[in-house]
Amino acid sequence: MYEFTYTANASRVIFGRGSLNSIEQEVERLGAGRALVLCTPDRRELAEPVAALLGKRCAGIYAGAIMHVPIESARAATEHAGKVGADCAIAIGGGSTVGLGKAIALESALPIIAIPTTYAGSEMTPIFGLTENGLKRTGRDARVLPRTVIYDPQLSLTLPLPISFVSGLNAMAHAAEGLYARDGNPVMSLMAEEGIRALAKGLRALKQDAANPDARSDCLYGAWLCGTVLGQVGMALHHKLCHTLGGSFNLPHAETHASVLPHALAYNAAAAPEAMRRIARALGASEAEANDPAAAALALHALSQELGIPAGLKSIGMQEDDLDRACQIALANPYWNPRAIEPQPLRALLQRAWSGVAPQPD
Ligand SMILES: NC(=O)c1ccc[n+]([C@@H]2O[C@H](COP(=O)([O-])OP(=O)(O)OC[C@H]3O[C@@H](n4cnc5c(N)ncnc54)[C@H](O)[C@@H]3O)[C@@H](O)[C@H]2O)c1
Ligand SMILES: O=C(O)CCC(=O)CC(=O)O
Repeated sequence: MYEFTYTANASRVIFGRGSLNSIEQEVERLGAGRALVLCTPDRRELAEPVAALLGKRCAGIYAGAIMHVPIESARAATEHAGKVGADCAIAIGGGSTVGLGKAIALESALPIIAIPTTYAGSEMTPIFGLTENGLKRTGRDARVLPRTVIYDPQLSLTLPLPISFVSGLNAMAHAAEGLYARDGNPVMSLMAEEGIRALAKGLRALKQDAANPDARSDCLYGAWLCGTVLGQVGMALHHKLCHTLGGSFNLPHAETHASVLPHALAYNAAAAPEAMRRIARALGASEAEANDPAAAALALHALSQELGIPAGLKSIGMQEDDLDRACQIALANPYWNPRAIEPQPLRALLQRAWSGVAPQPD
C-alpha cells in the first residue's frame, strides 16, 4: 500500500567526462554574463580552468570558501560579488565551496552553478549552513538550491583517497536515513538504494586504483543520487548527531559521518527493518543475510575497515570527556527518529562511535 507526497527539486544536471566544457553555455543559459568562480584557498587549480573557459564571462576567482561557512566569510563573499557585478556564482569544489555559494544566494538570490569535486551532495539540496559565534545553524531555502550542477568525474581524480572514502560514506548516510525518512517516498528509496550500491562499487574500485575514471564516475553518480535524497526528505538521528558533533566540537564533517553511521544504523535497526534490508543488499549482502536487520550496520562497519577509514571519533580529535556533553546536547532538541531517542542507549552509541568498535544494537 503506497501513500506519499513527492515534489521534485528543479536542478538541471549535466553528468559526464568533460562536461566542464559546457560551463560557458550553462552560464549563458541562465542569462548571466558575469560569473564569480568560488573555491577554497587550497584549490585554486580547480577554479582557474573554469575562469579560462568563461573568458569574458568571468567576474574573477574568489578563493574564500571555508568549511561550515563562518558568517564573516559569507558576508565578505557577498560583498565581493556585489563589488565585481557578478550575476552568477560558480562553486567548484566540495560541500564547503558549495556552501559559500549558497550563502551568497541566500543573501543576494544570485543563481548558483555547482561543480562538485567531493561526494558530499550539497549541490542537490536547498539546505544551507552558516556558523556564527561558534554555533552552526542550518535551514532550507529554495534560493540556495543550485540551478545547474555539472558532474565531471575528471575533476575528482585528484581527490585524495582518505577524503574520497569518508566523503563517500557521508553520501551513503544521506541515502541510509532517506530509506527510513518519515516523509520518504518510493522514488527516493530507489535512488537511495542505487546510490549506496554505486558508491560501494566505486569506493572499492578506488581502493585498488585511485586514478580509475570509471570508479570516480560511479562514486560521483552515487553522490548525485544520495545528495538528491538528502535534498528531498528529512534526516534523523545520524545527521542530527553529526551536526551536533561537528558544530559543537569542530570535528571534520565527512570523517564524523563515517565514524557515526554504522552505530546510528545499529540504533535504528529494529525500528526500520526494511531500510536495513535495502542498505545491506546495496552493500552486497545476499537476500538471506540482508533479512537480518543488524546486517546493514555490520556491513557498513566492514566496508569502513576494508577501505582503511580510521576507526572512531577518537581518531579525528574528539575527547572521551566530551561524550557526556555531546549526549546532553543531542537530547536537548527533540526530533523525529524511527526509534525514540533515549539517554542510556544514545550514550552507549556515542561511546562505541568514539572508540570505533563494531556496532551493536542495545
Ligand atoms: N547543505 C548540504 O546539503 C550539505 C550536504 C553535505 C555537506 N555539507 C557541508 O559541506 C561541508 C563538507 O563538505 P566536504 O566533505 O565536501 O568538504 P570540503 O568541501 O571541505 O572538501 C574536503 C577537502 O577536499 C579537498 N578537495 C575537494 N576537491 C578536491 C579535488 N578535486 N582534489 C583535491 N582535493 C580536493 C578540499 O580542498 C578539502 O580540503 C560541511 O560544511 C558540510 O556541513 C552540506
Ligand atoms: O549533515 C549533512 O551531511 C547534510 C546537512 C549539512 O551538512 C548542512 C550544512 O551544514 O550545510
